[in-house]
Order: sequence, then structure tokens, then C-alpha cells
Amino acid sequence: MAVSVDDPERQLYAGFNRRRPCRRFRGPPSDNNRKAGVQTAQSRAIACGYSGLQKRRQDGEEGENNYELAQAEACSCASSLCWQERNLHKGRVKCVRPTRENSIGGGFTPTPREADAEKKMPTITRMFTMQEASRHSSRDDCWIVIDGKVYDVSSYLDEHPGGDDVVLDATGKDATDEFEDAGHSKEARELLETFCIGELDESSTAIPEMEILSKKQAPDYARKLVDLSKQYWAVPVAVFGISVVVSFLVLRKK
Ligand code: HEM
Repeated sequence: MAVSVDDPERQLYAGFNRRRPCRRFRGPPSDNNRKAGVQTAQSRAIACGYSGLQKRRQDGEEGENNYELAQAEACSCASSLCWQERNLHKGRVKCVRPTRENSIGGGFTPTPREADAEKKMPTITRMFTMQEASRHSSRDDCWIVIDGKVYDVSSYLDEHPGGDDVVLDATGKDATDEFEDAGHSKEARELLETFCIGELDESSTAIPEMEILSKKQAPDYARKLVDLSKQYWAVPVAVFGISVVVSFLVLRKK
């Protein structure tokens, strides 16, 4: 079937059907399948691949294999949906359960036991110093620090309802007050979390400040020391000078 290159959704559908991830997702659904909600599941799988496609476009990560990735995402979503709903089909349909490693989009859904185990696993958080965060303060590369967390909001700047300038002005410093003062909604806060890239390393901020302080103080101490030593040398020199003058006057009188 020839598919217009201008219609990404149809291309995705065609590729998805060609890949045939699972029998349940092929062709028009039978009455039984329709009852079992297969069509909804298929659209959900396509939507899953399509949202990945759009996100890559937004992030400027679109490459030659864009559709393949989206199809793989749709397939892995489909397999996941099948896996979740396998009871509906009484085991007649064989689907491979996607893993976190091979599922590119939202195809992988952990079982309650897996989700529980993951919660207990320590997560590795990237730490950034304020110095490092403040290096990203341009329209193309914009990080902001809110409530001890670092967010890369570069891709969101153009969409920000309050304009990009207010966000750019809030870079390079703790922007918690600015963010709170704007009275952001719950949705805005949830959206913000999707841009989190790490946490602020607050322990290291004290060190550069201390270094700057000690650099500023160093020449003062040195000058004071030189001044003091000058004073101490001046006293014996003055005493010596006075005694020379006095003895000279005394000798002249004699
Ligand atoms: C710290 C810097 C920020 C400032 C000063 C700021 C300021 C504002 C202002 C003034 C508005 C109101 C716009 C209007 O009503 O016309 C607004 C709305 C909004 N902002 Fe921000 N903003 C900041 C950062 C962010 C970030 C990082 C996000 C999300 C990633 C965000 C998400 C939103 C959303 C979704 C709205 C729409 C209203 C709402 O749902 O609360 N903002 N912002």
C-alpha cells in the first residue's frame, strides 16, 4: 500500500501493520475483538508511537530512523497491552512481553511486584553546582533551579504562557521565588517535573564563596603585616637616630 509521506500517522499505521507485533492488532477487528476493546488498544498503541514521534520532532532529534523508532514504540506498546490483557484472550494469543531495555516508548509496564522493587532501589541523581547551572542561560540551552532541583526547560521556552523572557531572567540563580510568585497551577508543577535533570549540589556552593572571600582577604592581611613590621623596625631606628643626635650634641658642648 502506497502511503503519502506527508501523512505521518498513516505511515506509522502502515509500518506498524507490516511489523505485525501481535495477531490481535492486525486488520479490522472481529466482532469478538471489538467487544474485547481491541480497536481501542490498537489506537492506544499507535498513539504511543505517535507521541514518541512528536516528542523527537519537538526535541529536534528527528533522524532517518524516526518512523522505525515510532513503529517499534507502537509495537512494544501493543505487546504490552496484549500482555496486560492476555486473560481476555484465554492465552490463545502469544505476545512477547516488552522489557524496560527494549521498550523505547511507554510499552513497558512493570508488574506491581516489579514496581515495588524499583521503588526500593536507590536512584542515581545527577548533582549540579549553581555555577554549572548558570552556564546554561541562553534561549537554546536554558536551565533553571527551583526548590533545590535543576530543570532543563530549553524545549519549553517557546511554549511558556508567561513568555520566554521571564524564564530566561530566572536562570543562574535560585528561581523558587519567581516560580512561586507567578502562582503556577498544579498542571504547571507536574509539567515542570518532566524537565528535571538533577539536583542542586548545595554543599559545593560554600566552597567557591569561601575561596573568593579568602582571595579578597589575602592582600589585606599581607599589607597589614608589612605595615606592622614597618612600625616595629621604625621604633629601634628612631631610638638609634635620636641617641646619635643627642650624643653628637653632647660631644659638641664638651
Ligand atoms: C521561574 C521562572 C518562571 C516565571 C517567572 C514564570 C512566570 C509565569 C507567568 C507570569 C505566567 C502567567 C502567564 C499569563 O497568565 O499570561 C506563567 C504561566 C505558566 N507557566 Fe510559568 N514561569 C516560570 C517558569 C515556568 C516553568 C519552568 C514552567 C514549566 C516547565 C512553567 C509553566 C507555566 C504554565 C503551564 C503556565 C500557565 C498557567 C498555569 O498553568 O499555571 N513556568 N508563568
